[in-house]
Amino acid sequence: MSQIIDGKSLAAEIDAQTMVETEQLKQNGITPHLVVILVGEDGASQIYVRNKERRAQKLGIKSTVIKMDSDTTEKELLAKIHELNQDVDVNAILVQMPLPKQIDEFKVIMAIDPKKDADGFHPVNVGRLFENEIAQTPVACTPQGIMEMFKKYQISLDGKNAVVVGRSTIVGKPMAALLLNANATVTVVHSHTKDLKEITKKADILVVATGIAHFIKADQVKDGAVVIDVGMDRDENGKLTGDVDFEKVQEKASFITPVPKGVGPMTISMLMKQTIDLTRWSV
Ligand SMILES: NC(=O)C1=CN([C@@H]2O[C@H](COP(=O)(O)OP(=O)(O)OC[C@H]3O[C@@H](n4cnc5c(N)ncnc54)[C@H](OP(=O)(O)O)[C@@H]3O)[C@@H](O)[C@H]2O)C=CC1
Ligand SMILES: Nc1nc(=O)c2c([nH]1)NC[C@@H]1CN(c3ccc(C(=O)N[C@@H](CCC(=O)O)C(=O)O)cc3)C=[N+]21
Repeated sequence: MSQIIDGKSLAAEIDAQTMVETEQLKQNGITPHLVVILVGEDGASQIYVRNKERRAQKLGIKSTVIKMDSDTTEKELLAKIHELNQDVDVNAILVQMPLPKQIDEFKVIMAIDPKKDADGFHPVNVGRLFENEIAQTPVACTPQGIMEMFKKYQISLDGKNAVVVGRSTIVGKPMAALLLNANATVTVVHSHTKDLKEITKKADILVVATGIAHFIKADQVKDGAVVIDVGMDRDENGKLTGDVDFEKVQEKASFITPVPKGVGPMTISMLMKQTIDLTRWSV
């Protein structure tokens, strides 16, 4: 049986500190302001937007959501980002991914001022992450939240075999970089990988971000592995579930994250913290 990593409690601990820092900024006349742009409708994005609105309110962080139609043009979105880049009242900008197909995601990421980059997706920030030069640098919130979990549960990464399933800009790639910076031996697998099971079975640390419900089964997991489930999927009954077959895999893992109340709440805590950090770094 494994120990369940309680993302919700850890998120609350981190939020308590963020709240103190938010209060300090406010006493100096600065109200941190995060702007989120949501173009069209994406299931996981809607959960994210709803939960982060709630959290920002709780912490006293000003948060604005700009909803744009699914037929918004790239030009319209870029114009909005330029406007927010110029706005001194805005400290952090986040554009929800994925974007509708008429919009080039990379162009959008490039347009965000790196100093207001709440997600840490701008190439300047990604480059700093890959160079392990992350002082005053925003880093992707989900992988950052996962690193906090390793720290809290005293899970060592040095010399460990870490396997990341998925290679997205949001999760897989920055996760691999953080693990590498922490001296793990990192393998990234994806939809073109051959013999995926042979690779995941060797993982001491397994981070799964595919978007496929229950993609990882118990026979793909090593005894005693640490299993981190990033997925925000729906099961056959429409219920929120992860990329890992939790019931079976928890019998093998040493540590495992649940869905919900695992990685998700941590992503939001890291976003709140990063909004405060970006605000502090800019003054
Ligand atoms: N909890 C949280 O805080 C967050 C949750 N999420 C959730 O995590 C999941 C993944 O998100 P995201 O990374 O953005 O997803 P993407 O769809 O961008 O990426 C999925 C990755 O999985 C890989 N993949 C797909 N099918 C297979 C397969 N059969 N075998 C091996 N690899 C495969 C893809 O490979 P290829 O590159 O070859 O196509 C791709 O690299 C989603 O459920 C999302 O909602 C996302 C962000 C934060
Ligand atoms: N630019 C960008 N950055 C992202 O980080 C990003 C994104 N786009 N697009 C969508 C995905 C998805 N994502 C989630 C984060 C937290 C929860 C979350 O709060 N999950 C709760 C759900 C609880 C519930 O409401 O049922 C939990 O797991 O406990 C969900 C999804 C961030 N993403």
